[in-house]
Amino acid sequence: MENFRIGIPSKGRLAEVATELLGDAGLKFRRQDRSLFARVRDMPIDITFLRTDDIPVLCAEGAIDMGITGSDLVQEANVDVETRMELGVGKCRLALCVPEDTDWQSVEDMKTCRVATSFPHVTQTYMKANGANPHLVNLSGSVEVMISLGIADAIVDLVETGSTLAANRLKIFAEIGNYQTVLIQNTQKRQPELADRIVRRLEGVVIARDYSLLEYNIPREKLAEAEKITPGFNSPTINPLEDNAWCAVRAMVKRKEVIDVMEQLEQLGASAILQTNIANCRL
Ligand SMILES: Nc1ncnc2c1ncn2[C@@H]1O[C@H](COP(=O)(O)OP(=O)(O)OP(=O)(O)O)[C@@H](O)[C@H]1O
Ligand SMILES: O=P(O)(O)OC[C@H]1O[C@H](OP(=O)(O)OP(=O)(O)O)[C@H](O)[C@@H]1O
Ligand SMILES: [Mg+2]
Repeated sequence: MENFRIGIPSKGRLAEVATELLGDAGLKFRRQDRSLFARVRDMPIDITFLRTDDIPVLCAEGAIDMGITGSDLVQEANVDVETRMELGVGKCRLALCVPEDTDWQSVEDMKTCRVATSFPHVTQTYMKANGANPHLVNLSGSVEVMISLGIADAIVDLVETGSTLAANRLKIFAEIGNYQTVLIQNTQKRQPELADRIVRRLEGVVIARDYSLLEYNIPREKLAEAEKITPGFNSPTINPLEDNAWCAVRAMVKRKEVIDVMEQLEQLGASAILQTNIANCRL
């Protein structure tokens, strides 16, 4: 049987992201120089290094069984693939942006304007749905400078921190969507058991990255209240302590909420509150 094929970005910001995710999930491989293939150690899987924006169409056509790319690129490619999971990284928005001092009040006002973008399909669909039919200028990058170059009145591009917009004296006029890095699969679903195994492995890593393990001691009379603060992923683990009036609690907490939760527990009377990061998990 032919090896299962996973396509990942060969360069750019998602290249390292994808390699690290797969590595943490136990899919280890070494890319030699600029080679386009690598074999995964001890598994019947080949990694193919591709352009990030080609991955959706190559997955739809069956050149690869699975791929890691941006969900913005999946939507733009407008092809039939299954999104198996969100990978929790590469989060960004796609936005219609205009000069800071614009006179426009609504998207409808932009009927006859020129919009520069590397997302023509998504832009066209969005503008049409909002009653505008602008002239599109299709580019593959550096879209933000096109207004000052005089070839566009507005742009549609990715925004993360907003610093590129600010540097070009632009502002968000309307948000089109929220995106992140995703794992996609060809709809034929070759070797479904292996595919599901890869998904489970990646889930273990993605959930582990999102959560911390919090352990603390709490007076029994406060346990019910503490459990409300840390309900855990399914439910917290409670253990007795030598002092019967106290018990020990272990629960998973969203990493970004940990500091806040620790403060709430301390106020409630908890002690020995410890945060541990999780490397991997199966829940
Ligand atoms: N500023 C950003 N913050 C977070 N994610 C982003 C950002 N820009 C792009 N992405 C995500 O990364 C994907 C790949 O981006 P892009 O095609 O621009 O490649 P790149 O890594 O920037 O390399 P290149 O130098 O070729 O532009 C995008 O489709 C999007 O999903
Ligand atoms: O809101 P920000 O944090 O400024 O991020 C947004 C910028 O990031 C991406 O560009 P990238 O860095 O990939 O450069 P590129 O134009 O070469 O793709 C995107 O195309 C925006 O220009
Ligand atoms: Mg880029």
